[in-house]
Amino acid sequence: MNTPRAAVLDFADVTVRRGEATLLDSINWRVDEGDRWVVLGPNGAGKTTLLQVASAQIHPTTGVAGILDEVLGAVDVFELRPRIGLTSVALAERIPRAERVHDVVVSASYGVVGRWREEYDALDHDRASDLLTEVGAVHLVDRTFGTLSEGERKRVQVARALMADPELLLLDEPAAGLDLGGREDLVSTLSVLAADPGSPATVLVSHHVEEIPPGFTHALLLRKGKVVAAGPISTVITAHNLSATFGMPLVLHHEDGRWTARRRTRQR
Ligand SMILES: Nc1ncnc2c1ncn2[C@@H]1O[C@H](COP(=O)(O)OP(=O)(O)OP(=O)(O)O)[C@@H](O)[C@H]1O
Repeated sequence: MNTPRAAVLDFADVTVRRGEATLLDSINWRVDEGDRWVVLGPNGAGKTTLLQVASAQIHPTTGVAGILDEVLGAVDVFELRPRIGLTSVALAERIPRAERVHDVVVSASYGVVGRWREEYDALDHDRASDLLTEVGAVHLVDRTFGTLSEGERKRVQVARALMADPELLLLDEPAAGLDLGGREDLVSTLSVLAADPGSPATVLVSHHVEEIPPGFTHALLLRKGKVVAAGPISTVITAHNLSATFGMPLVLHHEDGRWTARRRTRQR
């Protein structure tokens, strides 16, 4: 008999309200060990809010958010957060521009942004170098973060998010602001990570089906704080579901593990 896989995220009726606004509306969602999820939706759909709950940055207004076998509200978030690797624009803005790339990565083992006087051992330094190699950024090791291009920064952030050996990896729009080559490089890196059985359960937030790395297993589509569809990627990423999510008729193509989408042109 197969042992059931542990739930990494287990959301039951998770709702987030701010004043009159409902940012997330009764989200039921389960992420298991080994899953690689993409969360897609238009601007304002609630994707970042969903990741803020999943990364224990905010609590649901109502409902229950289970994270790594703990329940948000009944656990010390300062013990929970180091078990989660996160990349987001908000986090990137906190990285000192004068910080050496190696230090940006190695300092994640203490959960700090900006190296101060912490002591790191050889294993930490080796791990930081290995991760920078894995994301194709080892040549940048002695550069300062502020001198990197947007694409190089994204790679360094992925290495940093993996440094503390997280049980859950959350990537909020890692391809935003990248040019075509940068996006393609990042998609390849994430695809290699996805294929590695040693990689943690992963949730990638994006606006574009073109950014889904081959090997991702599940998708959740969000619109106006509600789930349009969620489950195995091949059943969820359909023209019908995407059209409902983005509120326009879309044509979808799937080739060599990659998706592309465009608006359906009117038939005369
Ligand atoms: N404190 C707040 N009070 C009221 N509304 C808020 C608050 N914070 C966020 N919102 C709204 O909640 C909605 C969801 O925001 P969120 O950032 O989660 O969306 P998103 O899907 O990540 O959007 P984007 O793709 O544009 O980054 C947006 O309409 C936003 O304006």
